[in-house]
Amino acid sequence: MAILSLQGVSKSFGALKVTDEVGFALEPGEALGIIGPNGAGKSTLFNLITGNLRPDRGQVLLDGRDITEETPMQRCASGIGRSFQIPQPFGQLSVYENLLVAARFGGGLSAAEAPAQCMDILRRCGLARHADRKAGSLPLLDRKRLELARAMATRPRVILLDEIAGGLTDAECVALVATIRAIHAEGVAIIWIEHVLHALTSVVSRLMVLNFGRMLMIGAPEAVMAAPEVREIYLGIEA
Ligand SMILES: Nc1ncnc2c1ncn2[C@@H]1O[C@H](COP(=O)(O)OP(=O)(O)OP(=O)(O)O)[C@@H](O)[C@H]1O
Repeated sequence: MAILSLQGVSKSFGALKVTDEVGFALEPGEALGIIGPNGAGKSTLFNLITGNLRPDRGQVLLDGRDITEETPMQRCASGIGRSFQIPQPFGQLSVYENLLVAARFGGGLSAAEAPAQCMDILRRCGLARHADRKAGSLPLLDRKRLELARAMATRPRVILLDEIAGGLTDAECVALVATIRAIHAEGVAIIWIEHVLHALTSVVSRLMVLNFGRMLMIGAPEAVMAAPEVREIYLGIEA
């Protein structure tokens, strides 16, 4: 059974249809990439999955269970974690404290369980040496790592990554991709919106293209990137 599926999900802001009959199923442990031009509705789709937005029509299912009416907190507790396009740590708290908040309130861990879990995630995300540093003072790569670590601390079975590689140097991108691959190897399913295509295609096994809120295509990354309509619309190359 699919871990997460969307069925005919639509959302408009006034007259602007931002999500138009989107439907797909994510298998347990799968990594799916989402690409599309600016304004195609990618982040909106994430907000519909996490419950930050409610669809006008359609359903969101987790393990076959309809969660369309559930709050973001309920969905987080059920195993949907996310990172934000613009990192949103508690800047005045330390890196460790940021994880603790996510583990206690998002992951439902007890005060006794949370510290060891948080230290483990900090190590896996390459942040252990920054544990006591104020989150607001981290350089960009480490802020991205913290965004990933905070999502991991909520103990997700599906993690949504929103343009997490944006703004990184090539070397930083390689380091972040290694961390994402390690998380995926643990069995966490991933949906990743990303403009940095080489990073995305080094992790995902399926790619979805969104354009004007519609799912233009979904399939193997090589086939999708080679499709004339994708090259024309996404890359601006005439077919
Ligand atoms: N809360 C909102 N109210 C009104 N319009 C919105 C709202 N959120 C998004 N939009 C509009 O919906 C469209 C899709 O936005 P969205 O952020 O989902 O696109 P995106 O594909 O993630 O873009 P980008 O690649 O630039 O991040 C845009 O035209 C945006 O201005």
